[in-house]
Amino acid sequence: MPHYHVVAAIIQHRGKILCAQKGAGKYSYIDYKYEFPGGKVETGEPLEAALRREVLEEIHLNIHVDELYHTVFHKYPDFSITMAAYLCTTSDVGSLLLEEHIQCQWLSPAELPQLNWAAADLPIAEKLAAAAKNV
Ligand SMILES: Nc1nc2c([nH]c(=O)n2[C@H]2C[C@H](O)[C@@H](COP(=O)(O)OP(=O)(O)OP(=O)(O)O)O2)c(=O)[nH]1
Repeated sequence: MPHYHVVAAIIQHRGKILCAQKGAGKYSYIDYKYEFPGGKVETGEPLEAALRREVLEEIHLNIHVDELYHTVFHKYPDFSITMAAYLCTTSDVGSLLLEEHIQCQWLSPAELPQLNWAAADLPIAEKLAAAAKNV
């Protein structure tokens, strides 16, 4: 079973987080699920550079990668991933353009668990919501 290293961007702007919905693809169990923008790391590529590259390619947004928030290992039926999710910021949300996702939403951390997340993302969405309750 293939294993992929994936990076994901938790993009924060004015107290909200960008949540992006996937379209239909190869695997029904992640089709139409919400995820954080990002993607597979190329061989030898630094993780933060991979993340900036993927986010620019996918949604045309320049981000600043702040810090690693959470790393998850998840086994889907056909492949597994190790996904590193980073807290990120941006200043130019006005230029956002979706190349691969069918829609996106800016939600407060407390609202995140309401979405239908890819299974690997659920612990991250729940951690962000729990942290928001404690501030
Ligand atoms: N970018 C991103 N991918 C995620 C998240 N959660 C999650 O399970 N994944 C999965 C979906 C993909 O199988 C993989 C990311 O790789 P990718 O974005 O390059 O995947 P893809 O299928 O669109 O690309 P490809 O294989 O067609 O080249 O990780 C997430 O929050 N962000």
